[in-house]
Amino acid sequence: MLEFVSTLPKAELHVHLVGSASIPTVLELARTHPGRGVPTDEQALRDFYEFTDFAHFIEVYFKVNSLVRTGRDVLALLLGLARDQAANNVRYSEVTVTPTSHLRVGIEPDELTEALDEARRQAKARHNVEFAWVFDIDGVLGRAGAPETLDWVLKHRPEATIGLGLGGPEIGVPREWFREQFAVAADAGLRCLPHAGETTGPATVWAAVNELHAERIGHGTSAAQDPRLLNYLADNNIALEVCPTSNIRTKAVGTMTEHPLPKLVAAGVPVALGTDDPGMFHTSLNNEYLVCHEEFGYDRTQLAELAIAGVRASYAPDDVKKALVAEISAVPRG
Ligand SMILES: O=c1[nH]cnc2c1ncn2[C@@H]1O[C@H](CO)[C@@H](O)[C@H]1O
Repeated sequence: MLEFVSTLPKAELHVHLVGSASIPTVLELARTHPGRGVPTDEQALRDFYEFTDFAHFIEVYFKVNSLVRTGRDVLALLLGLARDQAANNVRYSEVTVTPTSHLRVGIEPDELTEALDEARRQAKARHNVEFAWVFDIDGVLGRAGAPETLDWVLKHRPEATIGLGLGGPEIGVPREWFREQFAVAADAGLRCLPHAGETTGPATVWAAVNELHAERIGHGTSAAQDPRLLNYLADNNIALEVCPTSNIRTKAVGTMTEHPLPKLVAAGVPVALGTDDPGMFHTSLNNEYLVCHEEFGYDRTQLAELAIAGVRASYAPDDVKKALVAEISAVPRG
């Protein structure tokens, strides 16, 4: 099955830049910048990545982010991601980058743009991975980070900028706080791609849809609790970016047996499988497909359908989508 899964070309739509960094990459950064609270020893780093809950995960994420100090660090992370994605036969990837996290560490606004542009060129040339960008407002900053994020995105707008996201905690950070930024972004031709319903109930997904006009949703797993919402997402072709291993590791979902992915798919909701933070959750996109086979009993046809759904839910150029769907459909399922 791993061989079959590896053969499927894929799009990945939910992966955060800092959380994608592999263990060796983070160890190297931690040794270069000691004293920032990130272990420099492999076993200690693995232990550091055992999360007690979602809030703990966000604290750890913040510390690892503090190691990313220059445009060169951003470039190195992205090339590491491209290499890892190529190893999973990921051809197209919408990477979530949090501008405020990098700017506040002291990376210059232009330096960030240049690093992203360069990474995009090199990822394509060296690994045949096509990067596009989602820039997320960081919920940790409350309302304060939103204008700064939008301002950077609109002024710099690197090539292949797809949309505006909203990440971090949901509790105490209502989606409707960001109505204005998402409206301005939509006017500027950006897609609305917030997280919702990862750590809170279906009401947050409704808020993302009704207040922000979300076109695709990060996680959205709690939608499974609301049949009317499931119908709404299916009828309006609003995809959910679902990351099963992440949900277990942050304890957003108790066990894989309880994971709502099969229910979402069965309700006709478009589901795009993602890794979220593969370096921190010890996963890969191939592994997420294997989870669907091993835990949810998906067969080859269902896995290929998931890969196609991921491509369809993307904002890749039409010719790229068409070629990927054709290639996935041609993989023998015997
Ligand atoms: O699963 C996730 N849910 C929400 N935010 C996440 C997740 N993984 C990484 N981040 C990142 O955490 C940052 C700090 O708040 C956010 O900006 C977001 O990009």
